[in-house]
Amino acid sequence: MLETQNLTVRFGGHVAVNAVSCCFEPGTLTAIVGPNGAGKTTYFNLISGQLPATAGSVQLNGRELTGLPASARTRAGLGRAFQLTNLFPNLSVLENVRLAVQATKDGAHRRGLNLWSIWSDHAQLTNRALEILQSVSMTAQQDSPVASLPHGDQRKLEVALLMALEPSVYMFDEPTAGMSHDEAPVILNLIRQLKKDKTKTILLVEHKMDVVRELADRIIVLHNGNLVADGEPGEVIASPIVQEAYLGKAREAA
Ligand SMILES: Nc1ncnc2c1ncn2[C@@H]1O[C@H](COP(=O)(O)OP(=O)(O)OP(=O)(O)O)[C@@H](O)[C@H]1O
Repeated sequence: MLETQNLTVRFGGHVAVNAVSCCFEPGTLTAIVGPNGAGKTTYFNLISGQLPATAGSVQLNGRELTGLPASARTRAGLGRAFQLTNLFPNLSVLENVRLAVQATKDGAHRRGLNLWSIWSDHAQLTNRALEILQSVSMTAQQDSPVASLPHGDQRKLEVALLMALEPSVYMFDEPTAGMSHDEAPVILNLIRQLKKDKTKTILLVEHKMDVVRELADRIIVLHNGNLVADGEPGEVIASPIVQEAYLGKAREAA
């Protein structure tokens, strides 16, 4: 379970995330919604370690992550999508995934250096990489250099690399932002598939309410850095605070 307790960050006098306490269970996709500037991305940055907290804590399965850098949080099981900048453009799709699998297994599966173990490790890494490519429907592109892939497939490959790290928590911040009409459903489909694994915790920051309605098991609402609503999607969307946060904004714009 991922838990934040009184998680807070101040920028000068401005409290961007204000004492947010929340638990996220495996097998649940929680959508984080709220108006622009509500603190959603900042809350993500505090959880993933991109930003140090002014106060409060982040724990994963009882392990204290507060104060750890982002890389250590990734190793602990927090997987933030599209933060990985380690696609190797001149290597093939398969080689990219195999390297990510290897990075994860290194240390854990080292059995000493002999030719047999190098060969069998290589075969195992390849099999695992192929399994991941199959689950993201990219087997046909396994030999293509990454640089030759269309943008949507590169984003899909980034999710595959994230899967190779076997995180217990997946964090998506507006995963379809900047994607074309054709590309967006592909990524949403991958998230739908990840949801089937009930051992995974998924957090999704998303503005598009149709996507939230379809994917979320639970919604939390941030407003001016405060957690103002938390519950089952239908209930939260109908709540006066959400209606005000969204519709109030629409009224202001009008
Ligand atoms: N590094 C920073 N320094 C100063 N202020 C910041 C910093 N990062 C975020 N903020 C402020 O914190 C507030 C929350 O921003 P944040 O980007 O988390 O909102 P958001 O809910 O993700 O918005 P959007 O939906 O527009 O992406 C905003 O007022 C923003 O200007």
